[in-house]
Amino acid sequence: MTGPRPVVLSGPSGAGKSTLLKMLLKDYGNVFGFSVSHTTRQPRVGEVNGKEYHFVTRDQMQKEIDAGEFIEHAEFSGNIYGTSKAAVQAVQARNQICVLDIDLQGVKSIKKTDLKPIYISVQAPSIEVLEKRLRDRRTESEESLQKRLNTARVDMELSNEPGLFDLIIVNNDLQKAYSELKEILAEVAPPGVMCDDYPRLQGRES
Ligand SMILES: Nc1ncnc2c1ncn2[C@@H]1O[C@H](COP(=O)(O)OP(=O)(O)OP(=O)(O)O)[C@@H](O)[C@H]1O
Ligand SMILES: Nc1nc2c(ncn2[C@@H]2O[C@H](COP(=O)(O)O)[C@@H](O)[C@H]2O)c(=O)[nH]1
Repeated sequence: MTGPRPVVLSGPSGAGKSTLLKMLLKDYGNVFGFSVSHTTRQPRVGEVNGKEYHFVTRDQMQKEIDAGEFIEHAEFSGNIYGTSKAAVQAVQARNQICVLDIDLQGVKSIKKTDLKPIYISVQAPSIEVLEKRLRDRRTESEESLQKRLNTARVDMELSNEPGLFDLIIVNNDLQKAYSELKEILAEVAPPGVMCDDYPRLQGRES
């Protein structure tokens, strides 16, 4: 892989990865680009095919996996999720820094590739807070919520493994978490870009 180092955001479902990513793309959307994953899960209200995910059937996804079109894929909460080679190449073709939002299995798979990203884990302050966030988000059935919480308990334990992540952000105060994210991203972004004035100068601040 050529170009600047990609960025991997991981962490339990409900910890706040998408929220932080949305803030980043709103402020620095011409610097960073989101790697649009494939998933077999159903779209949530407001999700658009090709934007949040490429929503596909299990058959379609399995065929593409078998054809070697994915860098990594994983089964999460009863669905397949995966990063296609094309998704990463599309971002790199725009000369943007590629950001992947993937689970812990994906992190372990990416570690075996030549992508060499920065690995960031986003964690909630506690499992209780995580559960409240997931319930308040109102996207999960009780069954899916329990699966996600069980996976989250494992994720919270394993993410502390030395060397697995370059940074663990505990997302309690959202603005503080965002500042920590911007601070580490200054290491991969072009010099000066991650300054607080950049979004205003680009007319990207609301
Ligand atoms: N610091 C925070 N304080 C309070 N609520 C938060 C905070 N960060 C995110 N949230 C809320 O928590 C919920 C979960 O956040 P989000 O959807 O970003 O999580 P996620 O890690 O992307 O989850 P998933 O892996 O399922 O996509 C959202 O409703 C979001 O608005
Ligand atoms: N290994 C991968 N994990 C992925 C990918 N895209 C998303 N995810 C992870 O799935 C869960 C659930 O996401 P949700 O949108 O259903 O809430 C979350 O932890 C994501 O990080 C992927 O391409 N590969």
